[in-house]
Parts: sequence; C-alpha cells; structure tokens
Amino acid sequence: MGEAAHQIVTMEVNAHGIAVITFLNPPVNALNMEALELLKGKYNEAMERDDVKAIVLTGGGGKFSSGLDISLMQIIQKTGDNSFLAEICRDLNNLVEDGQKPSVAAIQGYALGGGLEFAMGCSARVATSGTKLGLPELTLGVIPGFGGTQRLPRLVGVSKAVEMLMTSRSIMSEEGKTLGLIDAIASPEELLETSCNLALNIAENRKPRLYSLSRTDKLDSSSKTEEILQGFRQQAEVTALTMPHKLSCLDVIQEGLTSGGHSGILKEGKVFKELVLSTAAKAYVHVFCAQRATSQVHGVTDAGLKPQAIEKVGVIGAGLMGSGITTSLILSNINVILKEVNSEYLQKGIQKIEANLQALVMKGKLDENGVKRALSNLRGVSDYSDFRDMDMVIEAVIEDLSLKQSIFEEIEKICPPNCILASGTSGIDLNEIGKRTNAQDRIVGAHFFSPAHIMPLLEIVRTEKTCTQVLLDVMTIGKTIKKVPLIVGNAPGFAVNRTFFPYFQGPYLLADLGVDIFRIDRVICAFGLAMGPFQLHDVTSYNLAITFAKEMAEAFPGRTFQSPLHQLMLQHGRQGKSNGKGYYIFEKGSKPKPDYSVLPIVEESRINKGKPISVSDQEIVEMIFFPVVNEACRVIEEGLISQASELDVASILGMNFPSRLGGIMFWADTIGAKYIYNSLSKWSDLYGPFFTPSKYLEERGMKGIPLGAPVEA
Ligand SMILES: C[C@H](O)CC(=O)SCCNC(=O)CCNC(=O)[C@H](O)C(C)(C)COP(=O)(O)OP(=O)(O)OC[C@H]1O[C@@H](n2cnc3c(N)ncnc32)[C@H](O)[C@@H]1OP(=O)(O)O
Repeated sequence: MGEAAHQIVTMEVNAHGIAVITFLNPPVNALNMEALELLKGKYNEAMERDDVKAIVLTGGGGKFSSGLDISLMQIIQKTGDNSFLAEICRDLNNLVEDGQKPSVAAIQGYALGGGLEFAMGCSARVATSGTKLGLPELTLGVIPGFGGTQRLPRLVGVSKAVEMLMTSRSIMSEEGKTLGLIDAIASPEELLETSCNLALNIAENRKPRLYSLSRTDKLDSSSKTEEILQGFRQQAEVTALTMPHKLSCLDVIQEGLTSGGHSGILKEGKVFKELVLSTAAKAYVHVFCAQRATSQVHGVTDAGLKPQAIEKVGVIGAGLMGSGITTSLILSNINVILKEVNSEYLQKGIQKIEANLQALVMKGKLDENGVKRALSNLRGVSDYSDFRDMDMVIEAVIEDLSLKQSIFEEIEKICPPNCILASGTSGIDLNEIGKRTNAQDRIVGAHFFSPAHIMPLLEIVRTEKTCTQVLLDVMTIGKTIKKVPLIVGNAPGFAVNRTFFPYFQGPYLLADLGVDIFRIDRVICAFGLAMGPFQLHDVTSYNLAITFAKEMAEAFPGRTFQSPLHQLMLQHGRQGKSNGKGYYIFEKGSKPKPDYSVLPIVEESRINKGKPISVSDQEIVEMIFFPVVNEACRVIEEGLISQASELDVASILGMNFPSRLGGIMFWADTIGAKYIYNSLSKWSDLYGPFFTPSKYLEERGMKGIPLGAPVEA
C-alpha cells in the first residue's frame, strides 16, 4: 500500500477507548476497492486493540459517503466478476454489525447508497441536520448490494423503506430521526463528541446494542406487510418494461421479511450480481461515467489554467431563451443585468422569470425566500451603460445574423477587454456573428436548450479562435448553474442539433409514406421519449422547425427531407399549442388529445401519393433513430465532439433520449453498426438519400468496430 492510500482511512483512539475511523476520498467519499480494503483493515485493527471499546465511523471533508464508486461498477461490467466486491462487503458488514465491538455512524452532508448501507449496519447513527440519506441504486439499474434492502425496512418500516427505494428519493436527517433511521441530531461541531458518547454508552451497556438486521420492532404483521408490498408491486408492474429491477427489489425485500434478514442478504447479493451485469445497468452506469467524463476536456481542463471568477453577467434579450438563461443564473446567485430594447419587453421578460421561479415553488424545488434571493440578483435595463464591468455577456436575441453582428460590434466597445462575449445561437456560424469585432478570441457559443432554466445541457461552441481560458470559464460557469457543459465545434447545427436533425425529419418522411402520425408519436413514447415528434412540434413552434429544416437543407442538401406539412398547418390556421390548434387538441387541465381533423392536411402534404407503406413498430423506431445514429457518425468523424459518449450525454440531456438505453451511440452499439448500416442501405434504395449510410458507419459496420470506440481504433 502506498503512502497516499494510508491517508484515505485514518483511526484515532480517544481517552475513553473510542476508535474514530475517518474515511476520506474526495470529492464525495465514494467507496472504491482500495477504500473498502482500508476500512476493513482499520476495523480489524480496532477489533484487535485492547484499548478500543467501540468504534465511530465517519467521513472526512464534511460528508459521510456517496456510496460505491460507480466506476467500480463499470469495471465489474467489463470483467463480469463481482466476487471480490461481494466478499469485501460481506466481511465489512460482519465487522460493522456483528463485530465484538459496537459501531456508531457519525454522518454529515450525505450518506447515500453503500454509504448509508454501512451506516445502517452500525448499532446507532448520529447525523447533522440537513444531512441527505437515501438509496438511489435503482436509478443505476441495480438494487442496493450492501444490505440496504434488508436493513432499511427494519429501521424505518416497510412502507417508508419501499417508497424510498422505489423512488430513489433521499430524506433529510430530521425526517430520518422521526422515522428511527437516525438516533440523534447533532451540530457539526458536536457530531463526533455525541457519537463517541453514544458509542461508549453502548459499549458500557448503558444503552442497548441494536443489530439492525435482526430488528423487528418496526415491522408490521405479515398480512399488513404483504398488503404493502402488493400495493408497490402493482405500481412497479406499470413500469416493468423499463424498470424491471423494481420488481426484483420487491422480491428481495419480501424474501428478507418472510425468511429473515440473513436470507434476504443472500438473495440481495445474488440479484445485485445479476443486475449489475444487465444491459440496463450497463447503460445507466455508462451514462453516469460519460457525464463525469465531460468535465475533463483535453486541452482545456488540463491546460494548467485557473477559472476566472464570473460574478456579473449581462444577458441581452428577455424572450423565452433570455429569460430562461437569466433564471438559471440568478438561481445560482450570479448577478445579472438583463437588457431589452424597451421597458415593455423588459417587463414581459421579468414576468417570465418570475413565472419560472414560481413554477419551481409549485414543484417544491424553491421557497419564497429563494425566489426573493434570486430576484435580488436581477436588474433590468434598456441600454448598455451598465455593461461596462461585465465578466460575461450572453446574447439571446432572435436568430438574425445582422442583428447579432451589430450587437457584438456594440458590446465589444462597451464591455471590458477581458469580458467573455457569448452568443446563445442554436446554429448560426460564430465566426460570422463576431465578424465585425476584433474580439474573436473571446467569442464563444453558449447554446442552452429550451426551457433554459430546466434543460441541463449546455453546448459550448468553440471556433478556431476561441481562447482556452474562455472555454474553461464558460465550462465553469456552466457547472455553477448546474448544467452539463459540452464543448463542441462550430459547424451548422453545432453537434447536438446537427446529430438530431434527422429526428425532426424522419417522422415526416414516414408520414409522407403514409404512416399514421399519431401511431408514430405513440411508438416513440413507448420507446421512452416523453412525447412524440409531432406533439413536440406542437409545443415548440412550427416556424422554428421550418427555419431549422431550411438551414439543414442548405448545409446538407443531399440528405435532408423537407416536408411541406408545417407550412400547410400554418396555412390552415394551425399554430400548435400556441393557438390551441395543432396535431393535438390542447385543453387546460387535460392531456393533449390527437386531433383527427388534421389528417386531411397530412394527406394533402404527401409528396408521395402512393399506397401507405406497411411497417412494424420496431421499424418505425429504427427508421427514425438510425438516421440520427448515421448523422452522429458524421459528427464524430468531423471531430465536432471529442468522443462518442458525449453524444450519449447530449441525447439524454438535450433530446430526452431514454437514459435506460445509455444514449444514442450506446444504444446503437447494443444493436450493432452492421445491422444499422444494412438497414439504412436498404431504405436508401427504397426511399432515397435521407437514409444513405455514412462512410464512417459503413467502415465500422464492416470491420465490426463499435461506434462508441475511440476514433483511433
Ligand atoms: C453496492 C451499493 O449499494 C451500490 C451503490 O452504492 S451505487 C452508488 C449510489 N450512490 C449514488 O448514486 C450517488 C450519486 N451521487 C450523487 O447523488 C451526488 O454526486 C452527491 C449528492 C453525492 C454529491 O453531489 P454534489 O456535491 O453536487 O457533487 P457532484 O458534482 O454531483 O459530484 C462530484 C463528483 O463526484 C462524482 N460522484 C458522485 N457520486 C459518485 C459515486 N458514487 N461514484 C463515483 N463518482 C461519484 C460526480 O460524478 C462528480 O464527478 P466530477 O466532479 O468528475 O464531475
């Protein structure tokens, strides 16, 4: 063991014989193999030492633990071997719960997943107020694997435990105290002292030593338990197709409740082992790791630069995007000067921001104090005089090149010479936007997805001239406002809209071939997207869709499909949700319903007047998403992103592609490049160049190289 390894877990024995074992693995005290081995080593030492009566287990750096290091799960998935993990976890749990000396967990910040599971193995738990406690394993496609399915029901009762497990929602320590998960709340200063006193009282029999796995005081009668589990089972069956592991989790809980905790632990281990190797878990873990990887950008985060403080941001334009971007910024305590052309537009923008904040209050994500705090960071203006000391400006006006050019020309003169000049454009060439300035090195794209205060993706667009410091600073502010920043190249549609433009055309091509539009939407929803493409266009804007289709057709003339349908809809007085008339009927208080009176317009729009083609639901999915995979291949080949997994993250966060499928490229690799290539070739012959496979896809398909493998391969 190296020197650094020793620093992860430390042990200090106090004058009363309490060994405080502190575990430190920044940033979140995740449990990797080394940490688990070291914990086991310290525990064994504490058990053997005569001067130790009891143990207090705690985390360093103000937090307990975020649970198992998720990258360890990826290693297990690659090797297929999880025996080493099962072994160490069994040994540690035995030491913590059944060792000859009692343990108390001293919890601060959060105890999640495996972290909470070890805490639950202790005889008692002390936490600081506001500490987060939860078992979020189901979001990773697995169930808890360190005894959580067995101990949580015994500590908080079956109903609450199953609710926490099924929803993956955490609770705060205050609620944990009421439920019995936490024995005492202490201030951060007194956490260790309170925990040590409790441990001593248990060791000296002034308090009973409790063994979580054998406790029954919180359990209901077997008939009541059965009733509770049955209720959750019915709910889980509804999502069984996408979340089958919910049912597995209920089986494991039931095993422990009917045959005893130890039997439940054995079943938990077996099911965890199977699930961790499932395609869904591989997908979820891939997404987690891919998202983590976006924070390391070669040439930017490793360039030896330090992020500069961005405290004041000017936002130009208070429309839908500008107000959403401003909402995100002020919620993260960044001062914003919001500029509009006149006070009427400005007031409208501020009202939108207030409405955005109130919507968060309605959802329970913000309180009125939070609203006040956020609004205190905002000031509206109708000229640039207050832009003289901005750290960053984000232009968010309509997609009009000459307007943007004149704005950049003007702000270059007013803002300080190191101010970042960002455009929120969703596709206009940034070199053109900055053409009339001498500040090309400070010009960058900050493409937010609508609604900007909710969608977590931020596409940061670099030109050949954008300097590294600017990229690092925009990445940093992106993280501050809780976005996942992705650095991409400056090309039509950038990386995300470019990859997904076929998604906005394929469904229309299918409609043109006679496939029912409502069936297409139903199939896409069943595949896992929140809404189908036609409903999506109802709630966004036909005009935006028409402009975007035109831009893509100009940039990639050989492979786009431009449907006249949106234009026809507008001609028939249908503008989608905005005027209540689209493909769907929008009525307050009820779900949108298909408006079958639109079908003659769809028929009128068909260029191909032939007999409707016959396709299966699977073919609909493939004919819509394979062209997206195809375009993604071109984006990778052209170097607009640095690795395929970035498009997985982008597809999930920017386009709502189902995360259980791991993102667009991960999903494609589960199908196989060769199959996708062959299908596209066939459709290209039948239905035209929209489907023509790219060279990159062909090559990978023929050579059997996964689409997600690095380009060098
Ligand atoms: C066998 C067991 O039952 C199985 C398990 O325990 S599975 C693990 C279950 N635990 C989880 O799912 C926890 C996931 N993490 C979180 O919810 C949040 O990260 C947190 C609440 C712990 C901290 O949030 P916050 O302070 O905002 O920090 P956040 O930015 O999210 O995380 C910091 C870094 O730690 C990483 N991280 C967080 N949890 C991690 C984990 N369990 N393993 C590995 N890395 C983790 C994040 O990806 C991020 O990486 P980056 O800096 O490279 O982008």
